[in-house]
Amino acid sequence: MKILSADQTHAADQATIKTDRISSLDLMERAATALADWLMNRLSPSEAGEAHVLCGPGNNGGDGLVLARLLHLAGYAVRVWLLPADKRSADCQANLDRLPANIPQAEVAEDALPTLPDGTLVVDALFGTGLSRPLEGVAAALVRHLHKAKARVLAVDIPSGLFTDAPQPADSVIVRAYHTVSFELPKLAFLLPHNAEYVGQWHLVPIGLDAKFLAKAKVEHYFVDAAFVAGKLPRRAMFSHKGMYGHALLLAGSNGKMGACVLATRACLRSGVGLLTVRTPGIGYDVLQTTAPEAMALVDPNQDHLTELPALKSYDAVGMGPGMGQEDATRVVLEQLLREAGEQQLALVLDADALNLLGTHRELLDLLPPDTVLTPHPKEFERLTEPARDDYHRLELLRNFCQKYRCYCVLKGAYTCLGTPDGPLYFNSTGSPGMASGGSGDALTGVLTALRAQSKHLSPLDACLLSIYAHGRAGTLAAEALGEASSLAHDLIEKLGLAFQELTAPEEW
Ligand SMILES: NC(=O)C1=CN([C@@H]2O[C@H](COP(=O)(O)OP(=O)(O)OC[C@H]3O[C@@H](n4cnc5c(N)ncnc54)[C@H](OP(=O)(O)O)[C@@H]3O)[C@@H](O)[C@H]2O)[C@@H](O)CC1
Ligand SMILES: Nc1ncnc2c1ncn2[C@@H]1O[C@H](COP(=O)(O)OP(=O)(O)O)[C@@H](O)[C@H]1O
Ligand SMILES: [K+]
Repeated sequence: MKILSADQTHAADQATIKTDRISSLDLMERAATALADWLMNRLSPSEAGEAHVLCGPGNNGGDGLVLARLLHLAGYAVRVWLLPADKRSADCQANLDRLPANIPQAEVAEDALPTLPDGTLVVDALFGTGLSRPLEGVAAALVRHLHKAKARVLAVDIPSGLFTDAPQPADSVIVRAYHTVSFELPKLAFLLPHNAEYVGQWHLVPIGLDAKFLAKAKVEHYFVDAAFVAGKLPRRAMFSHKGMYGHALLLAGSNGKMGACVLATRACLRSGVGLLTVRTPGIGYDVLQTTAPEAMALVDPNQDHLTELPALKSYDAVGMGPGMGQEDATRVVLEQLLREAGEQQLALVLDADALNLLGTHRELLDLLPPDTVLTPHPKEFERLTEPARDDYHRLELLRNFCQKYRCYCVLKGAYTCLGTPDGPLYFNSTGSPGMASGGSGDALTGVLTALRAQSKHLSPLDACLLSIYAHGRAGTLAAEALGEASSLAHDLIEKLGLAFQELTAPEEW
């Protein structure tokens, strides 16, 4: 799904109002009804206790006022706190006028802040996408007061004080929500590591935004959810043979790090590649033949690390890096690979030590063949570029890097972000904290190499999107089966099959 900017969100609201021939007040009622349904499905009136709804002067406050009315009508105890305002938006004022008289309401002031016993349900409807500057004055005092309380905070649309899609001063006062319920589409701010403490768990409720407007909207950011990738993986034909699914080469492993090589190998095999050859140092031969008999082992003359690039003509894609080490001889192999892959238009996937070598020998970046896939975690990315000032700066560095080198760059983490040569950024929706343990990234290299080898069936962009989505989904399935702390990269690999099944095109007839 698309991620709209704050301005586009407003335009989507306007388009919906026009297409559905409703008033903005009706749309507010629709949005707040969806929010109320979400809340009522989660908490009964007795579980909720008295809900304190904090309302600002704009339409976010208007949503809060509608919610207060709907909760009250459904038998929930509600109390409204208003931010003092010279002027409210028309729809906010209309809903203030409609607020049932028996809902207690009061204006907050710095010396008149709500009393919030532990566990109080607080609805934050102070500011939404119309926030134009950091909070100050009474609003900031109220939010600081909220920080001290042990309240259950639900943010409407976005935690108040958080900018939708732009960096903000480090000392900004921002609501720390447990849940954020947003309308229809996610906001860029939700996907950035530093905002996790404000956004908490976020949820989307549908409000029937104009589908034609959304289809036409030009965006820079996408959220890769199930619907985005569903059916993108082609089915195999009945008379398939291994030659139709690509021959991949993995260059991986060194003395003491053969595990990374084995994990990448097994993940590659589980991701539909027709044939796989693995180049490892001599030390890796036995372990590879034992743990991955489906792969062919092609050993380097050196026992401990890679020193020679094999002939590349039989391969469709090459993955390099997991557990490889950064010996000088290995750096020469990388350089030779970049040159030859460029000439032969081979698909490349570079990870781990291949990235670290690029970071210490940046002149090699100019040799990257177009459409190369790099898979850095933030530290590796920093080595390739520069330290980022903040999450938004990191996205800017990612976009510039991919456009400069015409490459795909998978910036790994929760909500892994794929940068593309044409500019748009794609945030992955799958994955689990259970994947935060050694080896998960090696598995991703295997998956990507397998899908890039199947270039007869998949574009580079689709290969990347399917790989990161399936890899994250497999991680989630493994964590569901074994628990987040105990699931290993090895378990993720065993779940890749189920993840790919979910992505396979339906049978046609
Ligand atoms: N039909 C629709 O549009 C729908 C919209 N929906 C809802 O609307 C929300 C967006 O509403 P909104 O645009 O009215 O903005 P909102 O965030 O409530 O506040 C803006 C007001 O606050 C003020 N202000 C800003 N920053 C400030 C600060 N730091 N400190 C103090 N004041 C500050 C600002 O003043 P100004 O910047 O002009 O000085 C203005 O008066 C959206 O998040 C969703 O919840 C849903 O109902 C679906 C239908
Ligand atoms: N909290 C998380 N949520 C989702 N995915 C995660 C999380 N932590 C790690 N991952 C995923 O696990 C992988 C870890 O890769 P990396 O840091 O290279 O580790 P490794 O040392 O296993 O190679 C990445 O694909 C990353 O997106
Ligand atoms: K809010």
